[in-house]
Amino acid sequence: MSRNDASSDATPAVVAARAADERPDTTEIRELAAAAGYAVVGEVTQRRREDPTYGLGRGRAEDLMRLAADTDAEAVIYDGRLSPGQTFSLGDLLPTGTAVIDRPRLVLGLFADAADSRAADLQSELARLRYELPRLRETVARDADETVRLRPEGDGRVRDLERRVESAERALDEIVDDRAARRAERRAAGFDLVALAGYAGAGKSTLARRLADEAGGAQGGDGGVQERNGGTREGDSREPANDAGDPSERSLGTVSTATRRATIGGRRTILTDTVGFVDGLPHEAVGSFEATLDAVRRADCVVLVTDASDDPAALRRKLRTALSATEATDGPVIPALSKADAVGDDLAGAVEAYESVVADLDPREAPVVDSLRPPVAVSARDETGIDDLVDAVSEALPTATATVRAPNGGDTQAALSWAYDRGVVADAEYGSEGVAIELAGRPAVVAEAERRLGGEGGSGGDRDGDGEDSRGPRDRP
Ligand SMILES: Nc1nc2c(ncn2[C@@H]2O[C@H](COP(=O)(O)OP(=O)(O)OP(=O)(O)O)[C@@H](O)[C@H]2O)c(=O)[nH]1
Ligand SMILES: [Mg+2]
Repeated sequence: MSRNDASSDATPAVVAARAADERPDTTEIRELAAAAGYAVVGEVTQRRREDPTYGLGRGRAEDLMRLAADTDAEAVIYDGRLSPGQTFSLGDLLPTGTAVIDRPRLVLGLFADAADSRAADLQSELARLRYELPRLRETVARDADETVRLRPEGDGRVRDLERRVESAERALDEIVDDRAARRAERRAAGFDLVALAGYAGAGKSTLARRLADEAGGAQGGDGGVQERNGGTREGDSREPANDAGDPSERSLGTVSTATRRATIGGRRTILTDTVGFVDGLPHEAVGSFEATLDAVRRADCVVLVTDASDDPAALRRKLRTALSATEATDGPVIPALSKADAVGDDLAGAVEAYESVVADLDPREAPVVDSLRPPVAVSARDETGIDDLVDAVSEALPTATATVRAPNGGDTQAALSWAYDRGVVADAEYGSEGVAIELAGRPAVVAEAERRLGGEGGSGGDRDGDGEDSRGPRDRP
């Protein structure tokens, strides 16, 4: 379809929205449409239950047809999911050539445009292919009806699409495996893994920058701080956070995961900033965005960012989407009620809205509710609540403590500095015979520190001196 509007490149489009029990709010769909290059020239809304034929009731669908004709709209953007049958019926009703774009198609297109890493490319391609498959089947079925010939050429198209789905799935599986290996390496190097998740625009990337050790890359599009040392490797080096201030990108800030280093409660942490959830995406995408979701599921702790400055209805809708899409996590989930500076006096109202959503959710639909800790209000802009959030994350991280003793000399200094880098030393006593430290940190870090500093079981049964040295993993000749 040509974008021949003289005044701009935007394709004229009419928005259609329906909601069962409230007047539809078209703010978000208009933003998404604008981000996708459409100029919204009109809208038709309806408060009604879903119509099986058109999505909208027949009368409103006809209004839509007239409006599309009057405005020369080249597309109708439907704020919701249309079945393949509904898409075709609506297309038949509208002026010839008017594209019918439902919310999933719109969002998937945006993700494809913005994909900036191989994982993001593949994820969005797979989601699109999965979206197209039932629609192609519907087309094939219709063609067969019309021509009355059951020539299998349609099947060829379907099979071709199925093959592309399989090949994208295989490629993504490899990326998922690769990322699992990278997580294992990072953990082995003593890092805690913290993921930020939440609805698009909730403030994840801003908060990630606030928590990160280095404030680098905020404007330059160079968001992802690659690890430079510590034996970890980026399998996918194109992982920048796309958080430039370009308004056309506003609805889709971050489209692939980006990592930054942060020190949380004295511990070395990798923060993963993830793709924001958007309504309309999940169905095909929950499976397709595996590489992204895995970063959340497998994190040691998840910060679930929710924009507290949204009005209660939007807060509820977005939070419900985010909680339903998150799936069960390995680690605890800390809700961060963000943008507290923009809430004004009614922070209690936001907390209440948050709590009522959580109370309403069935853990069988949204198993993540079982992992939720108490919410923390934060403002990345004013830096309020950040310390509370850091404390909450720090408490949620898997922790072991031990008193580790080591003799003076030898490798002790190197082993001590290794332990100081990765854990928290509450107390250290230096004596003529050696040193004793109280170490807290990842269980694996504490165990490794015990090994490096002086024999296994260092906490209780330390036997000074000789026996321990010979048990060190890095024995000298
Ligand atoms: N007032 C206020 N605005 C904020 C705060 N944090 C973020 N914002 C604004 O909220 C918008 C979205 O912030 P991002 O950090 O890009 O949100 P995100 O969750 O990463 O978004 P996606 O990557 O699209 O999922 C930006 O315009 C930010 O400036 C805050 O603490 N206070
Ligand atoms: Mg972001």
